Amino acid sequence: MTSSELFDAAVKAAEKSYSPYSGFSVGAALLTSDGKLFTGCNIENASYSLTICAERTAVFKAVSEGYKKFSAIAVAGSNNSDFSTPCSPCGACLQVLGEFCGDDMKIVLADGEHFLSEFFPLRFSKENLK
Ligand SMILES: O=c1ccn([C@H]2C[C@H](O)[C@@H](CO)O2)c(=O)[nH]1
Ligand SMILES: [Zn+2]
Repeated sequence: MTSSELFDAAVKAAEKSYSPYSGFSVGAALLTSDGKLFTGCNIENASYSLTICAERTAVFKAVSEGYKKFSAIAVAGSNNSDFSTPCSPCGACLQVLGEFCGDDMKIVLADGEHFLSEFFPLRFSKENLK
C-alpha cells in the first residue's frame, strides 16, 4: 500500500469521527508489518478528558487483535471536509506509538512522509527502564 493510499484510508476513517464538542474530525490508518490495515477515529465524550484520539484508537484496535509490529501510520484531521493541512499526532499518541514502533516508523500526513524520530527524538521508552 502506498503512502497516498494510506492517507486516503485515514481520511475515510475520519468520516466515523465522533467529535460533537470540538468539531474536529480525525482519522488514522495504521499498517502492520505484514500488510494488515487498522483504522481509527477520534471519539469524544461529554467528560472532555475521556476523549480518545484517532491514532490511539487504531493502535489499541491492532494490539487487541494481536498485531504489535507496524510500518506506517497516516493521520488526517480537519474541521471541515478539507484534509490538506497536516495534522500531527499529539504527544500522548506519539508516546503510545513509541511503545510499539522504532524511530523509523513512518508517519504520513497531508504534506507527505515523516518519521517518528522527527516528532519525538528523545522519548521515554522501555530502554529507560533497564
Ligand atoms: O493526535 C491527535 C490530536 C487530537 N485528536 C482529536 C482529539 C479531539 O477529539 C480533537 C481536538 O483536539 O482532535 C486526535 O484524534 N489525534
Ligand atoms: Zn493524540
